[in-house]
Amino acid sequence: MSSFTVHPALPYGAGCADSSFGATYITFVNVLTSVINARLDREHQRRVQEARNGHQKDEEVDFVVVGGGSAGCVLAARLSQDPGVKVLLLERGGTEPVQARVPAYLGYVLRANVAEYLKSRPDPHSCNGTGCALTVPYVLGGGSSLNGMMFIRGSSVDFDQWAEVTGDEGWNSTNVLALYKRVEDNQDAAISMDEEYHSRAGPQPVGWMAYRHPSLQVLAEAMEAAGVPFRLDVNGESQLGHSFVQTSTKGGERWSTYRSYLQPALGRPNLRVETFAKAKRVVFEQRDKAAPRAVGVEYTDAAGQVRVARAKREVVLSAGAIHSPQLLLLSGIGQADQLQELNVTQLVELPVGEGLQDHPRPTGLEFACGPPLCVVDWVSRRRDLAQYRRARDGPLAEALGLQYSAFLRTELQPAPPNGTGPPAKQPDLQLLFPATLELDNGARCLDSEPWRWNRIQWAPAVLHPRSRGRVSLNASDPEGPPVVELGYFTDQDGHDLAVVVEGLKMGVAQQDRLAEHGLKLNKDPRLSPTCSQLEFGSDEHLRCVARTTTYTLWHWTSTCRMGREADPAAVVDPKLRVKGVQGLRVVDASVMPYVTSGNTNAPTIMVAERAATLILSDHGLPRGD
Ligand SMILES: Cc1cc2nc3c(=O)[nH]c(=O)nc-3n(C[C@H](O)[C@H](O)[C@H](O)COP(=O)(O)OP(=O)(O)OC[C@H]3O[C@@H](n4cnc5c(N)ncnc54)[C@H](O)[C@@H]3O)c2cc1C
Repeated sequence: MSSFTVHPALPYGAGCADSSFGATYITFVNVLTSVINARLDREHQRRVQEARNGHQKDEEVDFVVVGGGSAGCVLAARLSQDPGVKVLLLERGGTEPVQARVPAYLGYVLRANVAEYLKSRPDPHSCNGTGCALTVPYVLGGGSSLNGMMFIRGSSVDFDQWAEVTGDEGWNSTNVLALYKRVEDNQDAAISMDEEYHSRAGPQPVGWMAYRHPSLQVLAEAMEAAGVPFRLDVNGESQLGHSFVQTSTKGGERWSTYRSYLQPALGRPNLRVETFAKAKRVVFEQRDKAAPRAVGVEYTDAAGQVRVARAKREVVLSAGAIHSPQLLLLSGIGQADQLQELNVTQLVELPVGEGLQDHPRPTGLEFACGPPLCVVDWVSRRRDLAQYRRARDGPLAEALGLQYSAFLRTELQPAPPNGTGPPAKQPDLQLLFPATLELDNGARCLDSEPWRWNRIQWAPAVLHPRSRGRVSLNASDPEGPPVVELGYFTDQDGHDLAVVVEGLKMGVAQQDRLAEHGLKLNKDPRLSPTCSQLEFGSDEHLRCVARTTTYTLWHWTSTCRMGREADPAAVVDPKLRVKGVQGLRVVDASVMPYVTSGNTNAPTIMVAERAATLILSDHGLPRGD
């Protein structure tokens, strides 16, 4: 029994153990997750001992960073570059397990105690009316240790919009490009030579996955035949087209921000990282009539003791777009009605938690593939393991098919005024092709299969949703998982659903071409049972598929939006300082005013890079790189 448990053991789908392949498969996954959990347990026990024996009095540092995820690892590393600056990073989970480095273990690692599973509030517009399952990172490295590794910067138009809404040219596409170049160590010789867009100078490796499943090539050829142009580099001048995208990998392994930024800094005497440390609230002091000042963080250590870490300079919340707003609310920053209901004394009135954006996508349209294109037996799997051990390539060096994608601009995206100016280049639709595995007896063991698969979903995601959701405190357990309302497909004019249906239609239209090359449209009614009475492929059927098989792309953002001082929707100013208080910033995906045109890990790292510069310069400290 695990002494550190984020979630109960996750069940397998019915019928999974009923075939010899399924039984071996389950054993493999169980052994892998047990090994990870045992390691996390040992780390937890060590922390408990340290907490009991170790620091007798509460600690004082220059900066306390809460949450060691994609953003938090960047910040802790950058802020501690000057040996004179003391930094404490608090992370509620344990350290990224080494198994997370193997791209194809992604779906199995997620079953270990590195993520918590929340369910969004049920809503008739999406997720079959029952709420969507959210995999929320709970580990040092955060999303960057568990994600699909696609490294997508977003469109230059996104950042020009950020600059416009914040009034801060530091967020415009030109300045953001410089930040991205500071982040990146591009592994491709040709791409890294394009110095206008790329660099080799940063800590974050960005490269091709070391293996491409042949079914992805079939998709690429179909896309080409349909007239969608191929794009070599989605992180250059434009994203539009279909592409094999670069990923946060090097040498066949994942490179999270834990590995690329934090690990090299761990030996610094001025940086302390405390895992299994869960922040409860920000501590404020108020003198005279001045705005309240954040002076520390109250947290529970591994031994369950409540401690206060004091910050001489600043507290930075990097707990992600679900938990940073929760911490602000627990600290009295939020809307009066919600705080009053929970007896939290209000310090500042701000729309904390409002405006959540994500990229919804359905799972209900898929293509089946069999041998020779897709082979899933154990003989091949054993060979894969040997190949990966030997050379860090082969099928274990990719994950879920998520290295192939298309960025498109539908008719639903308004054209630029009078057709003037440069060609519009902001996509509004992303096609992804997550892989799954169905056993001979029809059983599906996991939601997704990142290693060897025989099903590929055609998953269109709406990139610029007009619907917004929110995060709020759970009245019965305010410090427990917050309430997440995704708001998918709730926009008045039905725009978001229409974009997804456009994307699904493209998949249906491709069925003959794909079938010729071994990918057969799967019309099994069990994929979207609620829609089985409707004519397959009709608009009504596809709308039903979108609403009933909705899934998250894990890109929750914008719950502590940045904006101008006078913007009533803004929680932080363009320098990411929480409005109305002193000494407190939010630095993670929650500050994005709008979600970007693509996957959100790279933009979150970029935000953290700029934040580090802003913080250091506000305190007159050198940047040091
Ligand atoms: C399964 C999955 C797949 C994804 N795939 C991709 C992809 O392929 N490409 C891509 O670009 N993006 C992807 N994303 C999204 C991307 O990873 C996130 O946008 C990014 O990680 C967000 O970073 P963050 O710093 O805002 O939050 P996180 O990385 O989630 O970090 C938040 C951290 O804070 C910690 N924390 C929370 N509350 C507390 C507390 N009270 N006290 C202490 N610590 C706390 C958490 O444990 C976590 O480590 C994926 C995400 C997931 C979950």
